[in-house]
Amino acid sequence: MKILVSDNLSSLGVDILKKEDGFEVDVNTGLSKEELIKIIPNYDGLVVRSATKVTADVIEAASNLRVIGRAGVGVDNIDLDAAGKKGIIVMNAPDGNMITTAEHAMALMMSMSRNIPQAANSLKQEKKWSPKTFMGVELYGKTLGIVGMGRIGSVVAERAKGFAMKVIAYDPFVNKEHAEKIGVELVELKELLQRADFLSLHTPKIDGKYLLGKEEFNIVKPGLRIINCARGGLIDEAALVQAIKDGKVAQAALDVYSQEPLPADSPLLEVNEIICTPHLGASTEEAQDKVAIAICDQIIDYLKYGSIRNAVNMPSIDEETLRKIKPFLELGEDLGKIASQLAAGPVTQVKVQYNGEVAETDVKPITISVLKGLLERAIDGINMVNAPFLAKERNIEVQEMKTNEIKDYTSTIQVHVTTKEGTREITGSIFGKGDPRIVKIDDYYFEAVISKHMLILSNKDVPGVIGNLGNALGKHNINIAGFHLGRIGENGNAVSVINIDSPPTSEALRELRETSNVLEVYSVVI
Ligand SMILES: NC(=O)C1=CN([C@@H]2O[C@H](COP(=O)(O)OP(=O)(O)OC[C@H]3O[C@@H](n4cnc5c(N)ncnc54)[C@H](O)[C@@H]3O)[C@@H](O)[C@H]2O)C=CC1
Ligand SMILES: O=C(O)C(=O)COP(=O)(O)O
Repeated sequence: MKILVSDNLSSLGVDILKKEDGFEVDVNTGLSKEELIKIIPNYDGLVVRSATKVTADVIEAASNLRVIGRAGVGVDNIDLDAAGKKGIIVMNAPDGNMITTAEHAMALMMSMSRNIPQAANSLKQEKKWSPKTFMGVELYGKTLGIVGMGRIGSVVAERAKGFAMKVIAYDPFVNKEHAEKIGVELVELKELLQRADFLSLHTPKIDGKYLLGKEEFNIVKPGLRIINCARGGLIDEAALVQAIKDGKVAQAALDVYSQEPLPADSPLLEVNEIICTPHLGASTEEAQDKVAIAICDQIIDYLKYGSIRNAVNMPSIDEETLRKIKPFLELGEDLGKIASQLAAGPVTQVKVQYNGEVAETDVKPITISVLKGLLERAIDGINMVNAPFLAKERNIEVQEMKTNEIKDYTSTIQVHVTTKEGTREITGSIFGKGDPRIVKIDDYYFEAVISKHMLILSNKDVPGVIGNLGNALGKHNINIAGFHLGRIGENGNAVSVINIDSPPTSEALRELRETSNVLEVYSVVI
């Protein structure tokens, strides 16, 4: 396995990769896009921070890449869609720099409120002693508005309470209980803007939308002080400069910019009331060691053992869960494969229903394996990462349902596949420790072994059909390994699943289809 580390990564992480059997590591930072495109086909894994831009053209060139590891939180420098479609998993290390970044937000808040960078500059660079110029404000008793109460926002809230600040927060995805537990009042954004003395942003980048723009600056409490340690692009920078000029906003402290690195021409750098750091939020020794160790361990676990932690473009599966659901992942994929060969025409909808014990596990990866099996014959290079993207691209509606009903089996997975010709239903179960079986096709019940080659056929349930089928298969030298018959009452139709040792030739299939009273014959390959 070859891994490229293209941003500055703690040596502790690089050493983990170097020591791993079968892994080779190249550390090559500061590459231009062209240089990266040229060398990326050589690698199975890529480790980045925020400097490397993993754009669609880089991903297009990455013919062998299986995983992109982000040593940190934000993945806005990685084209997730392009990676997903190509089957490349993207994972981050979200816990390692949480404290450090929250501390940077607090450092910015205090530096801003006491004018520390400006005062230090005046004394050291200009050799001036002018304490009156740098009158500050206290944090004590002030209201801090936090936008985004996730990992970092929550730590900032706790730290701010240590300064006896009143903390309010806006986060439409956080429940009241979580906020109450850490003593934070949840409010709407408008109210937060009207009440906050300090405002700190802690959301991911939101495409095509400013959280703070002209409209918001028009309604803020006069004298607001803003901290942004999250992402450039959350604030309309021109509107911020104007709001400071107009006296609506008193000060801002920024770590991130819409243009990085070095927003050299940005008016932000010219405004005395704005203090700036060069994307330093995660830059402590402790945080860098933690994120590097975490991401390198995650990459090894994925490439060596298939376990997935902190994936941002597919559900995570840790080793323990993987061990538990492995038979169902395989069954799901087999059912998808069978359904794709029974259903005629392009699939428009897939419903996967989980019944019994399996419904108590995380079923998302199993649904993905059904999609993988279903689309495998149509799409080259499909895998667990790109299957949902490719299904979406083909406008296939995917539904997942769970019931805890246990009927004849402790667990079943029912796959309903709809095309314009109608809906087919295949149900499977696991016997013993990991023996996959088909237990139902449409309305017919069996306990059919799933094998590499199968014939699934329906016939009129009259005497002699099975004998004739056996003769036809024998004539074409096809050995029957198993025969499972399902029927509804007498004198109706029957459906059979026949396990065969070799694939049928087209001639054999034609003869089977022409056998009297045979209605449909499908050759199914797993
Ligand atoms: N400056 C730096 O060096 C660093 C920056 N960051 C950035 O900090 C940000 C937050 O990181 P974490 O706390 O780890 O993420 P998180 O995912 O734990 O929390 C983000 C929170 O934002 C909320 N949110 C999403 N959209 C929202 C919206 N429109 N309005 C209000 N809330 C919204 C989510 O519900 C979530 O609770 C990320 O953008 C990350 O990239 C993280 C580490 C270092
Ligand atoms: O983790 C994040 O989201 C960060 O923004 C940290 O960025 P960095 O790794 O320091 O380039």
